[in-house]
Amino acid sequence: MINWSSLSANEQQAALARPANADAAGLSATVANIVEAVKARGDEAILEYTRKFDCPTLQNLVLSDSDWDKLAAQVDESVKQALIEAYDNIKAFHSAQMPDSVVMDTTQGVVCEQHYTALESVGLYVPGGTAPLPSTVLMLGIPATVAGCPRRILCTPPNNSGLIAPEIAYAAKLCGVQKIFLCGGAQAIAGMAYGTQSIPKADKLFGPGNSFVTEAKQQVSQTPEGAAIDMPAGPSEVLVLADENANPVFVAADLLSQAEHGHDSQAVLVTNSSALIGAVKREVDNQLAKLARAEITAKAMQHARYILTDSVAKAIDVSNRYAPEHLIVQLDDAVALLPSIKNAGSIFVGPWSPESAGDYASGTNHVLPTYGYSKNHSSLGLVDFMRRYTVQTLSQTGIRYLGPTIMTLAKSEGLTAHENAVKVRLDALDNKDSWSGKYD
Ligand SMILES: NC(=O)c1ccc[n+]([C@@H]2O[C@H](COP(=O)([O-])OP(=O)(O)OC[C@H]3O[C@@H](n4cnc5c(N)ncnc54)[C@H](O)[C@@H]3O)[C@@H](O)[C@H]2O)c1
Ligand SMILES: N[C@H](CO)Cc1c[nH]c[nH+]1
Ligand SMILES: [Zn+2]
Repeated sequence: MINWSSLSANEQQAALARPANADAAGLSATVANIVEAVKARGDEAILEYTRKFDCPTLQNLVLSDSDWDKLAAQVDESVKQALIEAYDNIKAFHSAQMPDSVVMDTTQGVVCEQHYTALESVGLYVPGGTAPLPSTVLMLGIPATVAGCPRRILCTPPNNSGLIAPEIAYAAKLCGVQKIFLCGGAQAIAGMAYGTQSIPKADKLFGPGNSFVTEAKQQVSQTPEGAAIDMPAGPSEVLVLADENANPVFVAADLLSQAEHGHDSQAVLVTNSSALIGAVKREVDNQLAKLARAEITAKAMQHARYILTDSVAKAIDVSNRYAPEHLIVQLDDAVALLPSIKNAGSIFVGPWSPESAGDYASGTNHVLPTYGYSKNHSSLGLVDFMRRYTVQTLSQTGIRYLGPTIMTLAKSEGLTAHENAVKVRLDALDNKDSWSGKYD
């Protein structure tokens, strides 16, 4: 248990550090080598890395249509129905996010417009290293299709037999993915960012992944020939804000649900009740032993944090500093306290809202910023699959009216060519015989 008020400023910072950031320099160099190899040798390098990390016998990076069909047909009927129900909720919530255009006269004769258009080509990454995540296919494929992106490809690591989980194949069909490539990690990200012999280059990359994937996304987004990315969505994190009335069984279950993702996932409890911390720790031990992924989960729980604060207000303060990917609020007056929560990727309010709901089926997107990036990045949404652009149209009245202002500002910046681009038009309007074009 960490007693927050007894820590120095440095100790407080250390208490909120992410486990995944421990060897940043080593990670960055490993990923840079992979990215360079893929840039230089394309498919050949991707195949080499895929054989090394995922499937030693893989021959072809493309999932054939016949294998895709066969896999999709293997999915259990009950799982199909659950995927369809999740699909409906996610589609409804993302369709409701369709942004409106703005069209207005800013001043006499000047019309300004803002519109949205779908990105041409998107690359979706679905993790598959330790657990295949068909739910992530829905979270990426649905907004890409609702936004109207014409080209939608997906990369996911193959299993040992060179195939993918049937549920991923089924979910990808459900949401209109056009091609699946059997590769993962930094090599898949580099393949989609730069394009290879078989993988078409994407304009923007989406999706979560482990620290190799997240680092690769950062690296490829820093060069103009690479691709834009959605956000740093790395190892999962959850922070639970709770008071003495929270149910320790629920709190422990929520902490474990994210620790289960990987050894570098992080679970944090912040509370003003030391009794709750004791009860939650006992529950964690009880529940952990029964989990299918007890070993991975136990590793992640080694860097779990149980933080005791003097008050609920201080607990919220700690949460805002940590800026979690997921925030579960199990406080008595959860709804009233929401406005004081500043930084969180997605918020789960009250005792009946486990994070698992957002992970799978409530309708919100589970691709969320980690590492504290929820301070300045948003949860994935429909507009991330779109581009915003503006249009302006000045009539003769508009240029006559606004022209002098533009000229004054251009002159004040010493940019006389800008000034002149207005002046020639005002001169033309005063001198209609010098130009044969349209004056009205
Ligand atoms: N933030 C979010 O929105 C969100 C959502 C879902 C999942 N996640 C996270 O996604 C992650 C999924 O991780 P995963 O590992 O299961 O799958 P993954 O698909 O992200 O990573 C698997 C790949 O990692 C690469 N790799 C593994 N070891 C390597 C090494 N030593 N050197 C270079 N590359 C290596 C391999 O290429 C492999 O294909 C978890 O950390 C989970 O918490 C985050
Ligand atoms: N919690 C993950 C996001 O950090 C998403 C997920 C997928 N499947 C289960 N959970
Ligand atoms: Zn999860």
